[in-house]
Amino acid sequence: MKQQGAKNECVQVVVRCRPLNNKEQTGNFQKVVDVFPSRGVIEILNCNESSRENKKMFTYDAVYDKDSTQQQLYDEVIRPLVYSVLEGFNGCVFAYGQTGTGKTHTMEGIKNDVDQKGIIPRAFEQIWAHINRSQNMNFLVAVSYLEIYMEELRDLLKPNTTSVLELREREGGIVVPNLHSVLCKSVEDMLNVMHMGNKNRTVGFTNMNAHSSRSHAIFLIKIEMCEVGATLVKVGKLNLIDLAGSERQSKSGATAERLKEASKINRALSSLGNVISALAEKSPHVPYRDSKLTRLLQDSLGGNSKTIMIANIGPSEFNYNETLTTLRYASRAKTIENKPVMNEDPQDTKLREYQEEIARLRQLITERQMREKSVPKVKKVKQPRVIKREKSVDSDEKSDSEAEQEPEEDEKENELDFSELDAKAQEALLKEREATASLAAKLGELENQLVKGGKNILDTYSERQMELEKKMAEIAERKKREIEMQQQLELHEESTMEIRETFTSLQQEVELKTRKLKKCYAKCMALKQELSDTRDEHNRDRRELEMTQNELIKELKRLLLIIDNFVPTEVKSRLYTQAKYDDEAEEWYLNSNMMLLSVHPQSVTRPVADPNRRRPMSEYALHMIKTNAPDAGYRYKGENIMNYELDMPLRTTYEYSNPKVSASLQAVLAEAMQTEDDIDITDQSNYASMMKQRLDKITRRSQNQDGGGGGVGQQSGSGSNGAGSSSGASNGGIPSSSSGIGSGGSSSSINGGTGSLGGGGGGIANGRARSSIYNRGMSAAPTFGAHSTAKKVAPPASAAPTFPKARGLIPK
Ligand SMILES: Nc1ncnc2c1ncn2[C@@H]1O[C@H](COP(=O)(O)OP(=O)(O)OP(=O)(O)O)[C@@H](O)[C@H]1O
Repeated sequence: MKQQGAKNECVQVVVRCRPLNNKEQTGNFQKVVDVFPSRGVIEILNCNESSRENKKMFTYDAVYDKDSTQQQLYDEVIRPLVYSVLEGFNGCVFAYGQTGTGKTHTMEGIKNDVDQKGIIPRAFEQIWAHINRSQNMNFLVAVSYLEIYMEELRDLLKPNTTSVLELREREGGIVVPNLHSVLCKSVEDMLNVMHMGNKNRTVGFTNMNAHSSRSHAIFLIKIEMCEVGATLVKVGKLNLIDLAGSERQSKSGATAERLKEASKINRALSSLGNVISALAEKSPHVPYRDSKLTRLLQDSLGGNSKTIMIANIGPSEFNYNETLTTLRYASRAKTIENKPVMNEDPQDTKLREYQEEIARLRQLITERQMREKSVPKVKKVKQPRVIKREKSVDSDEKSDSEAEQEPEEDEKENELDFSELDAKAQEALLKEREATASLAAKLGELENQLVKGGKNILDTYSERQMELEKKMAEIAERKKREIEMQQQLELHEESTMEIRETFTSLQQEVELKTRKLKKCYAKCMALKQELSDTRDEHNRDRRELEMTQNELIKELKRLLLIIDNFVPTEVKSRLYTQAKYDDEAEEWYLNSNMMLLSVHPQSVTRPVADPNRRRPMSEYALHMIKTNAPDAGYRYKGENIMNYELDMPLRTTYEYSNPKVSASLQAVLAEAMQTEDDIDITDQSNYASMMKQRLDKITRRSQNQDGGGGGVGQQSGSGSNGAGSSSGASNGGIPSSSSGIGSGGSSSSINGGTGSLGGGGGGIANGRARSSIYNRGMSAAPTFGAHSTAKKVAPPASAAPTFPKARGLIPK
C-alpha cells in the first residue's frame, strides 16, 4: 500500500456538557461545571471544599456547553474529519463519558428531528453531498454495524447469525472478517441501515438513564473511490462509536443482569483508560489486548487514524466524581499521537475487484457479439441494453427521447432470418444469445452497485449552499485557531511576566516574588489535592469493584448450589474435567470439540436434519431394496415411515416364575404356616413344650420323606449366630440354598448363642416372627426383627428362654 502524509497528529479532544436534567433540577443539585467555549476551558468546582482555590481547570481542543447545537458541533469538529475520510484517510469519532451524559444524543441524535439529528446522520449527508458533487469518480460505499455486548461482538445487521465474530489483525489494521456489510447508494439507504441496527442494539433501564446503552456500538463506513478510467483506488474508513457509559452500581441501581453488564462495561472502559494512560505516558507496552473494545480502537488510538474523542459530562454536583474522572481521561487523551496516512492503492478493494470484473464481462460480451455477427445470414445481433445505456452515460450525448426509441429499433434490427439457418445453427445461436444476455445482466448488476459521482449536483446543492458550506468551514477553522492561540497566550503569559516586569524598588520585587510564591504554593496545593482526589477515586473504584465482586460471588454460589444439587454427579464431573477456561478469550470451552459453553449457547445446539432431503443410503441398502429380499422388510426403505407398522423387536426376557423350593422345605413351610394353634405369649412354659412337639413332628416327617440324614438345623457350632452362621448350617434335610426366602441368620439370634436353626430355616422363621411380633405387640418380648442384634435380645444364660407369641419361631 502506498502511504502518504505520514505526519503525527494528536487525538482531538472535545468536551460537551449537557444541561441539568429533570432529576437534577428537582433534586436541587448545584451546577459545578463552567464551560468557556472561546478558550476551550472547563472549570469544575468541588462543593465539599470550602475555598474557591479548589476549582479545577482543564483545557481541550474545543468545549461545548448546554446551549451548543448539534449543527455547531458537527460543522466545527466533525466536518473536517469526514472530509479527510473522503480523501482516503481513516477517521474515528468516539463518544466517552458517564451514563446519561448524552453520548447517544451526540452520536445519533433524535430521530426525525432535523435540528437534533446527531453526528452519524449528518456524516451520511456530508458523504453523499460530496459523492454527488464529484465528477468523473466511481464510488463504492459499504456500511456495517456491530456492538460489543458483554465482551462479545454482535452483528447488528444480522442479529440472528450463529457464527461467532472475531477480531483479526491484518495488514490494514484490525478487522472483523465475518461482519456483514451493506452497499449503500444514498443517504436514505444509510439511514435505513442505521435504524435497523439500532433496533437490534442492547438498551436497558437504569436509575441514571431510561434508555441506557448496554453495549458499545460501532458504525463502520468504508468508502472506496477511483477516477473513471483510472486504476488507483483510495479507501477512506470512518468509525463512529457510541460507547456504553461508565456507571456506579450504587447510583445506577444495577442488579442481576444489569450488574453483570455494568461490570463488563466498566472493565472495558477501564481498559480503555489504561490504554489512554499508557499512550499518554509513552509506555513501551500498551495493553490493547485487555478488551475487545481497545483492540477495535487500536488503530484509532496510536495508529493510522485521525481521531476525535468527544467526552460527555453532566454539570451537576451529584456527578462530581464521575465528571472529574472523565475530564482527567479526556485531558490525558489529548497527548496521544496518531500517524494518519492516506490509504492509496490497497490490495483488497472491492472497487478494483468490481472494475476488473466489469472490464472482463465487457470483453466477453464484445467477443460474443463478434462471433454472433460472423454467423451467416444474421443481420444484426441484439446488443445488451446495459452497454448502450452505459455508453449514453459516458458520452452524455443521447437525449431521453432517443433512449426511448432504442428498444423498438433494437427489435426490428434483431429480426433474424432463422429460416435460412439450419436447426443446429439456430440452436447454437440461441444459446449464444442467452449466454450473452446473462452476461449483460451480470454486468448491469455490477455497474449498478457502483455509484457514479456528479449526478444530482443541481438537485441537492445549489451554488449558494456550497458557498455557505465553504464559509462555515473557514469560520470553524478560524475559531479553532483562535482557541489554540488563546491557550498558547495564557501559557506564555506566566513565563514572560517576570521578564516584562522592571523593578523600580526592592519592595516591588519582593511583592512580585511573593505573588509568584503564592501562585506556586497554590499550584502545589492543587497537585496535592489532585493526588488525594486520585487516591479517593481509586478507593471508590475499589469499593465499587468489591461490591460487584460480592454480588457476582453470590450469584456464583447460587449457581454452584444448583449444580451440586440438581446436576447428576457424572455429568458434573465430566463437565469439570472437559471444560477448559481460555484466559485469552475469557471464555469456557469444552475440551473435546472446543464448543463454547454457556457463553455461546446458540453454538451448542444440536444439528437439525434437513427435512427436504432423504436420508443417505448405503450401497448395501440400495442393493437390498433392488433385490427386494423378503427378510429386508421395511428396513431399507426410505419412504415415509409413518405409513409403516413398527417392527417389533425379539423378546430377550422371560416371564417371572417363582423360584423352585425343595419338597422338604415346602413341607416345613407349610407346617410353619399352619394357623391352627395360636400361641399365647403369656403362657411361656406351655409354649416352649408345644413348640418342641411341633418341631419334633415336622423333623420326623421330613426324615421319613428324605430318607434319613441329620435333623433340622443341627447346628455344628454352638455360640455363633447371625448372618455368618446361617450359611451351610443345614445338613441333610434342609438345604441351605433357601436363603432367598428369609433374611438370613440374623433372626436366629433369638437363640441367645445356644445355636440356631440353620440357613433357610432361620430365614423363614424370621419372616414370620417379625410379622407376628408387630401384629401382636412387643411389650413383653425382646426386640426382634432383621435389624435386632444378638446382644440386644440375648437372655441371660441361666434364665429360661422366653419367646414371643409367634408362629415359626422354634426354640432349641
Ligand atoms: N446536549 C443535550 N441537550 C439536550 N438533552 C440532552 C443533551 N445530552 C443528553 N441529553 C438528554 O439526556 C438523556 C440521556 O442521554 P443519552 O441517552 O444520550 O445518554 P448516554 O450517555 O448515551 O447514556 P448511556 O451511556 O446510559 O447510554 C436523553 O434524554 C437526552 O435527550
